[in-house]
Amino acid sequence: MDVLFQGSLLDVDEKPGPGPLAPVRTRLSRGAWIDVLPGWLGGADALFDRLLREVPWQAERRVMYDRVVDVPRLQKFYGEDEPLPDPVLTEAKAALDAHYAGELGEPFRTAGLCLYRDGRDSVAWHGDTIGRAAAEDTMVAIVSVGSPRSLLLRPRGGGPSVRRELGHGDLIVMGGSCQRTWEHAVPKTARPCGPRISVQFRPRGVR
Ligand SMILES: O=C(O)CCC(=O)C(=O)O
Ligand SMILES: [Fe+2]
Repeated sequence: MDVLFQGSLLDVDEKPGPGPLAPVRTRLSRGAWIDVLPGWLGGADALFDRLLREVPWQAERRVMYDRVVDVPRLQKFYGEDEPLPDPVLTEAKAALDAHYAGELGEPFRTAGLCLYRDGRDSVAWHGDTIGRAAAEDTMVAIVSVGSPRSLLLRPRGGGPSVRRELGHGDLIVMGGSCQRTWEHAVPKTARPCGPRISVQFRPRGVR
């Protein structure tokens, strides 16, 4: 696979795995919010390298109008009963469950992984509304490793967007009504950028 990633030299001295979980919450409109914690995962560059090599990345094609097009990123979905591909992700999920279970009322169950090979890979504006999130409040927790990319959020129906740069072990949690009243996207970028892997933890029945 033709992807290059220049990691941080500081990373080798870091304790691998999640640090203390004290994210900062930003309330958006209509009951949506995001929690953000930069650099939550120590050893993020090493995790990126392992995931790049070990995850069986899949290219998908989708029907769009009357054409079949390549999905502009590689993906791998881990269902409830599938072991996660790396122990650091298992630790991250356990830490997220410990922190959010009270508020969420249930654990995170699945992990969707996306690999953005370069600035041409992207995800278009959408909410994760296949399933319960179309009607209920929920949470989607995203850990990012590799080069930073912008995650944009905007209210459905229009309004100013919110931008967060995510990479290098950063955490963002989209919560409340975020999936149904807001949309999010990782737009293509013309600026040179290396690959990024995003890991999305979701509860049962949310996708
Ligand atoms: O790359 C990301 O962090 C976002 C991915 C995403 O929104 C999705 O897969 O539903
Ligand atoms: Fe999404």
